[in-house]
Amino acid sequence: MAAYSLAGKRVWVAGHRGMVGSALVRRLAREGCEVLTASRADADLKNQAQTSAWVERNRPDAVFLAAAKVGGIMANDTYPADFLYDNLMIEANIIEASFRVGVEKLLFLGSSCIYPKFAPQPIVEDALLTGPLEPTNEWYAIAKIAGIKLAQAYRKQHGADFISAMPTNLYGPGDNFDLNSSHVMPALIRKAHEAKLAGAASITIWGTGTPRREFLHVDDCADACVHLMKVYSDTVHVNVGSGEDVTIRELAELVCKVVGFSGDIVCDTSKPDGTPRKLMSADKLRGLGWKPSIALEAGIRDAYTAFLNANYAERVLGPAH
Ligand SMILES: NC(=O)c1ccc[n+]([C@@H]2O[C@H](COP(=O)([O-])OP(=O)(O)OC[C@H]3O[C@@H](n4cnc5c(N)ncnc54)[C@H](OP(=O)(O)O)[C@@H]3O)[C@@H](O)[C@H]2O)c1
Ligand SMILES: C[C@@H]1O[C@H](OP(=O)(O)OP(=O)(O)OC[C@H]2O[C@@H](n3cnc4c(=O)[nH]c(N)nc43)[C@H](O)[C@@H]2O)[C@@H](O)[C@H](O)[C@@H]1O
Repeated sequence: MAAYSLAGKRVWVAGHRGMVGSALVRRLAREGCEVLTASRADADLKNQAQTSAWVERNRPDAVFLAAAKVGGIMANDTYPADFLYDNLMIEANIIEASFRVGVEKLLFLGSSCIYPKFAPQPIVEDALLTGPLEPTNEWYAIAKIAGIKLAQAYRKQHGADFISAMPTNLYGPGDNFDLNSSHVMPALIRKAHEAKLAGAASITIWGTGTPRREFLHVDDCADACVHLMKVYSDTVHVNVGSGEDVTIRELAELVCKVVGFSGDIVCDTSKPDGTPRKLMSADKLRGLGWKPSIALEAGIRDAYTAFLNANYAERVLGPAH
């Protein structure tokens, strides 16, 4: 099949204010397309009537579905109803509305938590639905699996060119640094930074520090999604990762090195570890001609700079800047 060109197209980035959505907007500046965005005031994407009215009015040619209810292990475990309901509604509304107006191509973003908790590593795409999920995020995972199945069903029944990408744990500019709801990377950057400023003796990390996680800079993720939009047109979802993982303790050590904090790292084992390991196979995406370009330490350096700039903007310009 011929590659899909975004040039001259009307491209909707759903969730454009988020970490992934804003990286997609930055990346799409190089594609010669018109980027469409909907603010929350334009459409609450959980609301079917508002979503379909906005899509009818704006008629995108292509859609990146990066709007979602997103959070780290604790947020997922604490708000299962929100993570299941919001994500089911958002993805169903956008996929149905996109089909109705004849969107040429849609990319749905899922997550590596769709795979069974004890899937053989590295996890290949075919491992989907072969075993029980990790309990801390099964609600979110079920919603994301439903999103993959929606894209597949619209392709099977209607011939819609809807594809799915499953990114690993992402980090970078635009991340959520709230310690209760964030993922591990922004939490560690903030903890190490604040401990450095306070002259603290240690930082505390959640769990045992032994789980392994794979990390990808969000600009690499956006680049991979644009690549897939252009070259991929098939039923099976595609893993988007770096192909390498580290333990949480190793990650904490690396973050402390980048931030310049030299105290101890203490484990709070009353907090959950989550899945022991979720390294995804990168073979399919490599076979499609894409590989990451931002190494972990350089990526953390970039994320720390973005954190410092965001903090500065917040302090100087106020929260509404
Ligand atoms: N972050 C990760 O580590 C990671 C890893 C793997 C996959 N992903 C996937 O990447 C996608 C984007 O994640 P992210 O990290 O960029 O999340 P994020 O920063 O929280 O961004 C989510 C975006 O969705 C929008 N949104 C949520 N509910 C909405 C609603 N009801 N109506 C309108 N907009 C709504 C948010 O709008 P507001 O800005 O107005 O709140 C925000 O712009 C998700 O599908 C996620 O599963 C993320
Ligand atoms: C990509 C996302 O991954 C999420 O799983 P998951 O990697 O465990 O989510 P994270 O919240 O990034 O946590 C990863 C690991 O880091 C540990 N960790 C250590 N210190 C901290 C901390 O201060 N904050 C946080 N948040 N974690 C910390 C945490 O216990 C877990 O073992 C899923 O819940 C989502 O559904 C999604 O799939």
